[in-house]
Amino acid sequence: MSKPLTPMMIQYNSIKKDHPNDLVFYRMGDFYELFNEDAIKASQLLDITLTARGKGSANPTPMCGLPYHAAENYIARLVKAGISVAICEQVGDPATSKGPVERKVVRVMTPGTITDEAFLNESRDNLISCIFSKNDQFGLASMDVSNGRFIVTELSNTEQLNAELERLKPAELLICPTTESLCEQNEDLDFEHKKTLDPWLFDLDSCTTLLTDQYKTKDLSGFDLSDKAIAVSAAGALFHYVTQTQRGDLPHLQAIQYEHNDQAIILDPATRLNLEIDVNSQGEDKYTLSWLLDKTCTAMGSRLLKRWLHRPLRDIKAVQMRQDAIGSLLDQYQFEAIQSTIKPIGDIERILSRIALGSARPRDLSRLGDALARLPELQTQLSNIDQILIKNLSVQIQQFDELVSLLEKAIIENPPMVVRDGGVIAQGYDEELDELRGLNTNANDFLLKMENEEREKTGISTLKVGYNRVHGYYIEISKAQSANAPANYTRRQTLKNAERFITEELKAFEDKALSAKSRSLTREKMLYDELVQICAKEIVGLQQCALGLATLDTLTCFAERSLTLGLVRPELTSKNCLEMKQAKHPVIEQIIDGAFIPNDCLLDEDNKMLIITGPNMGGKSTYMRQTAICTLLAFTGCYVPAQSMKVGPIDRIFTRMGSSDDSASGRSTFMVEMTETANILHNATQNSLVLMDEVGRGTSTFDGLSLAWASAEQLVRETKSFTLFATHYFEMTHLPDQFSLASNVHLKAHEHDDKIIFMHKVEKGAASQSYGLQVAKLAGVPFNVIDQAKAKLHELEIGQALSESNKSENLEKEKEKEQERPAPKSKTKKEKAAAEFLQNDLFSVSHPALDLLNNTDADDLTARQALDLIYQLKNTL
Ligand SMILES: Nc1ncnc2c1ncn2[C@@H]1O[C@H](COP(=O)(O)OP(=O)(O)OP(=O)(O)O)[C@@H](O)[C@H]1O
Repeated sequence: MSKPLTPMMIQYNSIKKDHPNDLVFYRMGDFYELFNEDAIKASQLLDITLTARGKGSANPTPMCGLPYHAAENYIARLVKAGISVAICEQVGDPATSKGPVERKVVRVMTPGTITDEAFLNESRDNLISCIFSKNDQFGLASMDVSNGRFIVTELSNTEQLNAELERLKPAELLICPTTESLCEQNEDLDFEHKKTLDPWLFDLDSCTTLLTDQYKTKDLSGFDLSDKAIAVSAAGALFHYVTQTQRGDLPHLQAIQYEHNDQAIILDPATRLNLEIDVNSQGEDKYTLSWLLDKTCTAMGSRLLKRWLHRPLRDIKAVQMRQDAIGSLLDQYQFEAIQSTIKPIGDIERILSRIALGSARPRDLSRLGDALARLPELQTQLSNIDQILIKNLSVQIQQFDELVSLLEKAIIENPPMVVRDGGVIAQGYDEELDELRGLNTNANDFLLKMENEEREKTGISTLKVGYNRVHGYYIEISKAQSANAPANYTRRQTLKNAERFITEELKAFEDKALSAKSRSLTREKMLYDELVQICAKEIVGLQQCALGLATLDTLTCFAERSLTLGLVRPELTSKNCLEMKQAKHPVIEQIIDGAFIPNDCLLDEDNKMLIITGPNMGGKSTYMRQTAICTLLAFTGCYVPAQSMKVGPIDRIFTRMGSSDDSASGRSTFMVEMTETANILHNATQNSLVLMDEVGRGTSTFDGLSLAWASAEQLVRETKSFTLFATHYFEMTHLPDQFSLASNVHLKAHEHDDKIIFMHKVEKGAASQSYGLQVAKLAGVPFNVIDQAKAKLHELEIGQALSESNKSENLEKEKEKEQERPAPKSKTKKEKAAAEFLQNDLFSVSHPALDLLNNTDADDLTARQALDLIYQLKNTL
């Protein structure tokens, strides 16, 4: 029979019951202990020794422990691995406790709610998101606990949901049970580290109450949420979860912002990856758009810049305002002085969240003080700039002179990491603290002074003042003179040769001195908490200031980049056009050895599609990507890498590029290609920019070509989106014959001495050759394979020539028939020709064997002739 549980394990189990999904760090003295499954998991993940409680018993309890002062490191590793940790501290007094000391979970550290500096990547937002789904609609709420940003939106399908999640990349995702069942049925919904919350947390009424209580409003109409029930449920559940993990208020959550889907240019997940906004195809930061552009001076600026890149705006006025600000900052290089003032300000945004949550460290306060002390200088610099956005930012940033002088006076210059051991509050800030510290450090001086005074008063030359651990402070007088001790001396101890006394004054000193250390620590902690509270009272203004500084940092960064990289201000117009002259791919330009060749891209109402041909390595993908990148940059307010650019309203950027299979969700390369193509064909509008690179290549030639043709036709005929369509199917170059909105361009290349020279220049018309073998040779494919390929190519070309002649005959016949038939009204002449082309060229399979059979009358054949025919047929293969 197993032994009954100890009271401590009973307490542990009751705490663990409330945290089934978290690792519970259970404080025991100087250690955090973990038990059972938690211990096994932690010992594996953290590589720490697994032991057991009650080793000798029938059922030992697995256990592992780590010292509390080193816990931060371990917690950081667990949280990075997506695991939540519940910190359970001793909150009762061990001296007065009967049974185990009272313990309580004081905080739950989860990947999406941590705010400690050591756990966060400073240049990335750390978000927690929550999805609520109802009737195939999704409410999505996301919060950045480290700066109090709380955004919600409603989405009407899984594509939109995936696109938003790809943009926000939450560190932790909460879902409702309905979403969980959707995930089980739909392989497109595949989220990492998701947690399913109880359904009652999404109840609309309780969610509304939670949020109105937080924001102290009557209802949620002020946040544009009165008719957004799904969004409110997602937001309420998320809010509840975060308050539970923080075990306290969230005073820095000042507003909830509804993001309308049509406020920003929509970028689907594939586009974000293809354009390599902040992650490259290898999953790294290097050689991405933000790698090139992010020269911000503070981490909060760096995070904001990435948010801007991921959310190009559709509001032309807001974008132009940013452009104007960049223009003014460039004027007389004003951005330079501002950048050097902002640089030492640092990441106050995250400091503020720790202040709001009561977890600010002493260095947070001293850094905040130093940062705010720079604002007057910044304000002077801003006052020289007469531009509306900069003026607004100056008001938003304001000055905090009182707080600065308070923090300067209160905190020492280089405070220690934690307030626990004292030494944080500066001398002269608080009289009582100074006295306590004085008592502690100047006890010896006090005793010497007293000794001299008492000797003088009593005339006893052997009088000494001393201290002993058992009896405390005393006045010692030799046996011989002890009879002369004054009346106010009370006997404390008798020794062989001396008597020891205590006086009222010495007793008072003793009480003060002995407790001075702990009292000074307590006083210091109290003063520190008071300071944090004073800062917390200013949180709203301080948060606005931080956001203003981050915005200014991003704008000055864009100004600097414009100057350094030679970027120009794009013109935003209401006309339907996408015109750029001498545009470049800004990242490739930086990393190639030679000069980057700029190219034009001129699309408007009458020119909506470019069919791009040219050799492999010719620069087709680069040309397409640079067009999308310039468009994206233009709508973030950033200047663009071109000689000039004019762009009308754009609602979405779609890309179907590259070939990667998605083994995780079991989709082949072709399946991924077709899913992305389907998404484009369903959602593109005449204001969308669509990039299609080699659509159809993932399947057999004819299937691929037919799909490529039909997709392009749909885009040019129906949706009329701005489309760049790169292809190796030369048949596609006939599309402009049929649709006047389309035209051919090609990437120029020359052949010289059997070698290919890429010009990377975009020219009108279709490419004449594909140069595939030359590129293969360049890539180092063995000579014998190239020779064999050449022979095969020759053979194929002869076959093609034969079928071409056959095709012309068929075409003639078809034309004759066609002339006899009345032409359908809907088709133009061009359309008819193209339809014929498709019929004959794409789908009529021609082969010498078929020709032989066609020319043979089976009824006329003898047995011998039939046998000969079979031999002839075999020879044609
Ligand atoms: N405009 C340009 N100026 C200079 N170099 C360029 C230019 N465009 C492309 N390149 C260089 O050529 C390389 C290949 O370009 P890209 O991948 O765009 O070719 P591609 O035509 O798409 O090839 P493929 O058909 O094989 O995908 C780039 O990595 C870059 O080094």
